Amino acid sequence: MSNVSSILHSGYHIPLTREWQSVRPLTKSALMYPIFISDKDDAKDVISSMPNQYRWGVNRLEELLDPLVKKGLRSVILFGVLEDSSKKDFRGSLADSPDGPVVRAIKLIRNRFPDLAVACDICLCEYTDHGHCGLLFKDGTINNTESVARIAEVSVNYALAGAQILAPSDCMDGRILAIKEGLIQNQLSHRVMLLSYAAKFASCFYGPFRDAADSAPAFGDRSCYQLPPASRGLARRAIQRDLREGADAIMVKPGTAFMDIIADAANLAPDVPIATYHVSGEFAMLHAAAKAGVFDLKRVVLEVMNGFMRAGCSIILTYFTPELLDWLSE
Ligand SMILES: NCc1[nH]cc(CCC(=O)O)c1CC(=O)O
Ligand SMILES: [Zn+2]
Ligand SMILES: [Zn+2]
Repeated sequence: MSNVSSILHSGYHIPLTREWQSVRPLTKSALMYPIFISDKDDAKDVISSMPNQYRWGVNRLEELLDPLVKKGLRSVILFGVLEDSSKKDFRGSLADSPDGPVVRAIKLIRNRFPDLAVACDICLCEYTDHGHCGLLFKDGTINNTESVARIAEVSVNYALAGAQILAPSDCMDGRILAIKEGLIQNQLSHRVMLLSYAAKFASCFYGPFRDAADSAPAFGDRSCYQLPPASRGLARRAIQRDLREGADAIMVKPGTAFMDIIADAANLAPDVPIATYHVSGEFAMLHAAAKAGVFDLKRVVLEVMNGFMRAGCSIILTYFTPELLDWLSE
């Protein structure tokens, strides 16, 4: 007698039945495009380690965004870059200055692209002269109390400028609560989503980003605040802590090497959206391998993105967003 339960091929013989097998189909609305905003207003500066990515001046943002919005782009996340490093100081004053690149970009995008959601990465490393993500004691260690106060201040100023999603990536303890309280005090809490980089690991995959944003630490590294890559318990605790402090969504970063953590996040936080950041080094690596003939770029990018969706993501931050908008239209 034949064993009918041994037949699996019947369930995925044609493209449509294969599509029905997707746990969570990849859609354009899942994609959030990271953009580097230069302090040089007319810039479109090449980032040598990141193919097709540029540092954009505020005056060039319409040129970048108009075609992408027409293809279905729904959200961006902004990172400020100070090409003039003499503007950096110990407290990252230019992060939220009205003259700084991010505040001006938020206002311009909200004005010109009312249907495009604007998220902001909240961190100080792009604006501090020492390049660390928080403020420091004299001995060079992190002053968590001062850091959190400053990060909450930056957050409120981005929200006042019009940002709809705030994504703190600094990894200080207690910043989600401080930001939430700042938003409540300023009557902003109902209209701003707090997307916590809760499970952010100390990773060498951030290399090209630090080159793009000129944000490498001047001394030491980030291993006393970003999570140790071999740990799982700390990530689980950080996710649960940030949920208690009021996070509306949870991010895992980087993505590819941390799929188990994405699945953990989806289990620990089944009632909030889960995001992952496919970071600069993951992006550069796929480009380099495709260029070397290892695989086809489109097929590998779709495989990785579908892996994130399957693991439990609803949101993917990726530099491949422009290509994916084309591929998802085919
Ligand atoms: N804290 C700043 C920040 N926000 C996002 C990234 C990395 C993004 C990427 O590599 O694409 C980094 C770099 C870092 O933490 O050193
Ligand atoms: Zn930082
Ligand atoms: Zn950051």
